[in-house]
Amino acid sequence: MDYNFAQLYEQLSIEKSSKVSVGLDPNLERIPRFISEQYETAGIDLSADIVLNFNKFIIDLVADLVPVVKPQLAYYEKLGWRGYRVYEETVEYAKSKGLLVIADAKRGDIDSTATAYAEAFLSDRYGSVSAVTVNPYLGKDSVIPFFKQSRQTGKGIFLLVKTSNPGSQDIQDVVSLRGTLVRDVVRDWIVEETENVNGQYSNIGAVVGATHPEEMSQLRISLKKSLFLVPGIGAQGGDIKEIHRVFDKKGHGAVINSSRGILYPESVTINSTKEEYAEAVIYETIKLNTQINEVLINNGKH
Ligand SMILES: O=C(O)c1cc(=O)[nH]c(=O)n1[C@@H]1O[C@H](COP(=O)(O)O)[C@@H](O)[C@H]1O
Repeated sequence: MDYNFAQLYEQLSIEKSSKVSVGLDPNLERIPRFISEQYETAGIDLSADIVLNFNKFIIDLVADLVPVVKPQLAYYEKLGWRGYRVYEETVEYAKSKGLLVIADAKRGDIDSTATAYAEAFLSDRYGSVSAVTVNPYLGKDSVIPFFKQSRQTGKGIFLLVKTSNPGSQDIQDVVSLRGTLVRDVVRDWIVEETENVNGQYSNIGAVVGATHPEEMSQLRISLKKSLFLVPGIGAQGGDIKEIHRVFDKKGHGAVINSSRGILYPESVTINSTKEEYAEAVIYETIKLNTQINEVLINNGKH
């Protein structure tokens, strides 16, 4: 097996000096006019074409600046089959530009269906990705097919452990019958699956929200072999100064996602010109790269 998601991520993040994932969450209402106005043909639904054009515009701008993009499936599914086509074309376009792709699908189901999900995302077919997010809260049997597919293909999975949303406490922080928190049950499945993996990082990662500093530190200590996918900075209120907590002593081991903060910079509007918009996207991306690198240096993790 040649493919190894975790190794590829570490390699690209070093080459590009970036730990950032750009979230491709295209919202038609916020896509700038210089893109959407090209598609104003009466009577035909061209929403999906607008999204594809916007995604390609963003990918071209960030491809040399970050190692990975993360399309969130909901934004494509809401456009129907055309949206799914555009999702796959976006994935292939990103791959052709040398980017890794994490499909944010948050899948999970009974074992037979979970197997189908795992194959759907982590095969070698057109539109397949480097890694997928998995919702483990249906139970361990719903996660095992993803573990198996990851072992076979070298592709990655990110299990939701402690999510960024305020309601994450409603289930994840409840004490289970074992006496540990429910999220720590998931943590332990990951430890069990990864403890004997050679090398620093395995392909089984964890989603840990940037809005929970304490948990970021706790989980970093117990999940030594897992890359963390960390959403929640910016719009959701996660503090960039705390981000060092998800990295190991050498400043490795985490992917910091920003979606709205990069796609829709505050300094521009939907009426801005292409040049203004491009400059703002590049500025936000470089700013985030720099902020993360500085926080790591300030905390002696580099
Ligand atoms: O799995 C995710 O990526 C995810 C997990 C989580 O706990 N919180 C979370 O916000 N996300 C996703 O990360 C992205 C965050 O977007 P921004 O808040 O705009 O940066 C969205 O696509 C969310 O669906």
